[in-house]
Amino acid sequence: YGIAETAHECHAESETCSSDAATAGPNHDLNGCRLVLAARTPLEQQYHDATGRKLGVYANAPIMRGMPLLPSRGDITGDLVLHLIDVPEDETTSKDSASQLNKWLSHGFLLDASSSGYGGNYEGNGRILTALPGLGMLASSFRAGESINYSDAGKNQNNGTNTPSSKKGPNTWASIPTTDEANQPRRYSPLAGSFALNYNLTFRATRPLSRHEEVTVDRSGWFRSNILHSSRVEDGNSDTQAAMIKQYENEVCLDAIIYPSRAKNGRGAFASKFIPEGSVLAYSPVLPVSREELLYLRKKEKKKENVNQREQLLLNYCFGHSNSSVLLFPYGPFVNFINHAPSVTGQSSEDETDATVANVRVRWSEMFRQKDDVVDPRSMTPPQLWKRPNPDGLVLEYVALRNIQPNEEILLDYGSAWSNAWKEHTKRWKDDPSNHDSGPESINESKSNDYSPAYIMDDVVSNLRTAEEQLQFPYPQNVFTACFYRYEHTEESNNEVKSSIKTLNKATPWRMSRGLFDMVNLRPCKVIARETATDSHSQSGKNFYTAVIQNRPGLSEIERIPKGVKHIVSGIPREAFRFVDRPYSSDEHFDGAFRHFIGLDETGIFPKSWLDEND
Ligand SMILES: C[S@@+](CC[C@H](N)C(=O)[O-])C[C@H]1O[C@@H](n2cnc3c(N)ncnc32)[C@H](O)[C@@H]1O
Repeated sequence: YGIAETAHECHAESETCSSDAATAGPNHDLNGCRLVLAARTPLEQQYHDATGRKLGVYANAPIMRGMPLLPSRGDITGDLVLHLIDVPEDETTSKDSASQLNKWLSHGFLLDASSSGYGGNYEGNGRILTALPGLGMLASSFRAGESINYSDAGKNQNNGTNTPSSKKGPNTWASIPTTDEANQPRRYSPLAGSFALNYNLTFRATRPLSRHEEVTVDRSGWFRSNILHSSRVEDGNSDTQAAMIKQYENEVCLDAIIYPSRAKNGRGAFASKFIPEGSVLAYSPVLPVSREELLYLRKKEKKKENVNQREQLLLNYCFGHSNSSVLLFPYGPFVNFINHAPSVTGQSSEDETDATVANVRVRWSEMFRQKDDVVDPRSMTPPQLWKRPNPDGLVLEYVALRNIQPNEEILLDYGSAWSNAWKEHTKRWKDDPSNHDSGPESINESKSNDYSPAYIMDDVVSNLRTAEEQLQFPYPQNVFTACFYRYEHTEESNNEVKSSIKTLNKATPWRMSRGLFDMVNLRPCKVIARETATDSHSQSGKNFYTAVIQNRPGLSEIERIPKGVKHIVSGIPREAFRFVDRPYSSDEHFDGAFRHFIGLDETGIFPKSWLDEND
């Protein structure tokens, strides 16, 4: 069936193992492994999903409904979420010469924040694209339009007859991510704005998964934005997938080796068990992108002259080389949590007494080399690389430089260019008086005490203020209130347009419905009145709000409240409100935030053909 039952004495539960026992590496030990990453077999590739994935994620053991797919320890149970700000639409007509970010989007590696449901749509005023490294990018979603019954595919390989699909949808679900500053607030830490604020994207099984079943994620938002196909794409029949054909090969364990947790430098990755020297502790496919593409201007800045370009936060998660425009974004589970430490003690960038030393390095993985890549992308020139129709196919592996003990932090040397840039950044940061408690408030508005991130406001403000109260007691200028609400344009709302005065007296009652607390339903929402319930039972004493609901960018025509209509909703509970950071106000937009890629200069693995010509 393609699954090698590798004999191995070093199991997930055991705390210490001898290095001889694990020559194959913990990733090849499929005992106690919940998920595997594997290459689809050529037969399976014919039917793989519309996003064009060549690798897939499969259950290696039965997974119960509601269970997280990746095991974790402690309070961080899921991967991080990165938003790309104000990404220009593609102006090219040919798919091959499309920009890499637009290619990532058209292959389902990125989601459009306005329809994805993972937040981010208020980060900027332009097009926001979201990357969900880990399962969100690795796993397949729905299958291609003419979805196929796999038992038939096994018998009759290419006759084009399709059986109806089960229409069950994806078998996993992820709640909205957690947001916080990882204890690095902008007034007190040079790290502020240099790492992802959104994390904990935890995928759980929505139904019992059987062993070998493919893990699929919800990309309905992606399908909604309809990049590749004009008609909705159906899912495959996963019940029959496992039965007949060999679906995949070259599988490696995806979980049980590293886990995310809080670290000195934001969040970090830690060893779940003993990792012997020389073994591979993580595999991560990478997507190439040019440095120029991670430069951007805010929507309003695009028409102005002499504006400095900004750098996307994603840059800090990419591998690169000082003499190349090629960057690589890794999207294996949890690898983006891996922090930097120098290779030699005493070279720590910020603390000379710090004794931590890197314990992993990266190298190319030959395991998932795509047989149909006629030319290895590593021997292409950058212009050739940018023209590849599929952006994926390159995989890196993280190798232990020495024995790593359970719960040790996994640390990678980000290279001298990164260390020097970080040293310069911390020096600049220390020299800036507005970064210290005693510093004058007025120097930098974005650091003033009036700033309070939305996630903190949500924690501390239990009773919302009405618009009138806010005149006297305003919220910090960087936030606004939003609420979960579904609006559908109907005949009745047409009448509202005709007599908007009438609507002032007529409030629509707020109703809870399935899926309402999805981020796509979060709209700006102005509180105009607060009422405390006095009636019977459990609701007594609880506050309910009346609010004017507004449109958010990216809504379809039917979801938009027509111009001139004041849509008032009453009886909204506090749980249905969220404070939201105004566009360009969260830490990642912060002017002084550190930006640098992870350097591969000294590793010897950076392909020569990607270097700038004069090198
Ligand atoms: C690839 S991410 C690593 C994960 C990151 N700590 C997080 O919480 O998402 C790279 C970022 O981590 C932080 N970082 C990693 N190692 C660091 C170090 N030794 N010193 C300072 N910052 C570090 C910086 O913010 C950097 O931009």
